Amino acid sequence: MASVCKIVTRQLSTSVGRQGPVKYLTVIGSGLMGSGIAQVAAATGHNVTLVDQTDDILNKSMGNMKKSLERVAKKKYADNPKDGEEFISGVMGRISTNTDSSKAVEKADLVIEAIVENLGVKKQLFSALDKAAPQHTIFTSNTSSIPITDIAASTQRRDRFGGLHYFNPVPMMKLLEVVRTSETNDETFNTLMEFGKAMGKVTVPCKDTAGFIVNRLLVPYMLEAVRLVERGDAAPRDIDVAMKLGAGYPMGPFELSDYVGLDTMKFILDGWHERDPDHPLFKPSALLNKLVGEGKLGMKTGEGFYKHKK
Ligand SMILES: CCCCCCCC(=O)CC(=O)SCCNC(=O)CCNC(=O)[C@H](O)C(C)(C)COP(=O)(O)OP(=O)(O)OC[C@H]1O[C@@H](n2cnc3c(N)ncnc32)[C@H](O)[C@@H]1OP(=O)(O)O
Ligand SMILES: NC(=O)C1=CN([C@@H]2O[C@H](COP(=O)(O)OP(=O)(O)OC[C@H]3O[C@@H](n4cnc5c(N)ncnc54)[C@H](O)[C@@H]3O)[C@@H](O)[C@H]2O)C=CC1
Repeated sequence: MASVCKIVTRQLSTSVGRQGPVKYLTVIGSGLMGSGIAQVAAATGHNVTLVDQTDDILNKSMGNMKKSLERVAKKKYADNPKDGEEFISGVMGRISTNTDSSKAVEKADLVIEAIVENLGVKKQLFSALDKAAPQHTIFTSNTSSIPITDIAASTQRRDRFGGLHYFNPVPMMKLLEVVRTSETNDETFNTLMEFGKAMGKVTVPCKDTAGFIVNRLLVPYMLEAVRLVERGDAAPRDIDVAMKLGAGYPMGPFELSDYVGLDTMKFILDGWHERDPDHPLFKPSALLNKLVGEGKLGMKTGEGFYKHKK
């Protein structure tokens, strides 16, 4: 696989004023990942501003977070439902919403971007945020597959830019990959590691290489599963059963694809194909293209490789 890590030698000034514990967090994108990140950050005492394109989307996200918190509270406060209700209202009270991303970063110590997996769209967003955010604000992306260096290039704060890669579902998955580029300064990296721990996650440092650690291994595995089906060698359900019972995975690759979102999978595949056009695994997938073209994006639309109850 061609290396996607670009070495950029220019080091920007590190004299940016305050950096320290994160009090005010802005999460941009309130979909599957952004809502999970906002929820867990608020549950661990952070003040969160959650941003998306419309109030309708944000209202839906707030509803999803409440449902998820109810599941958490049911277990955590099994003996005392009243404390559970207070826990939920406390967490929800620490989350505010905004449809104006530039306004939403005016007070932020840290920004976590979790919008669509598209380099151009992410760069456009960060270029605007760079002008609106205070000097000390650290920028991060939750990208699954795009080099952080490429996204950071849209800003003048490449020393205060890193990756925070969470896993789905964020309230349940304990891992956080903390990505440092060749330009991320020590203060920023240390703040991100501390923030991850403050959110209750186990942090692993990663270099800015394709897929970091988990997706460097997981993406080829999931694409190999799609290729097995495309060749007619096995059916999705049989592959899922095989990987759960034969390899001990909690979900098979097609259950996981529906959980992640087939649109996100396609964005990842197309992006890696563009970077490494000769790699056979990253050639466009007719099956994935067909399902995405039909709006079958997985659990979020009620159908992907499988049908789901909405
Ligand atoms: C082209 C390639 C593309 C690659 C894409 C890469 C995308 C990325 O960049 C990186 C990723 O995130 S990859 C995805 C990583 N995630 C996984 O692998 C998840 C695998 N599944 C699991 O771990 C469990 O099935 C799981 C933990 C999800 C659920 O557990 P169970 O299987 O035991 O099932 P349940 O009975 O549903 O759940 C048990 C209890 O867990 C709690 N819970 C589950 N979901 C929750 C949620 N969203 N919020 C809060 N609590 C939740 C809950 O307590 C539940 O009990 P009940 O509430 O009583 O059902
Ligand atoms: N789905 C997954 O399992 C994982 C995804 N990721 C990454 O997280 C990011 C988000 O993925 P998902 O949450 O799954 O996507 P999603 O499609 O569920 O949510 C994306 C949200 O961003 C919003 N959005 C798009 N452009 C925007 C803009 N310019 N300003 C504000 N909001 C905007 C959309 O309205 C949508 O609500 C992607 O970079 C993805 O690769 C990372 C780990 C796991």
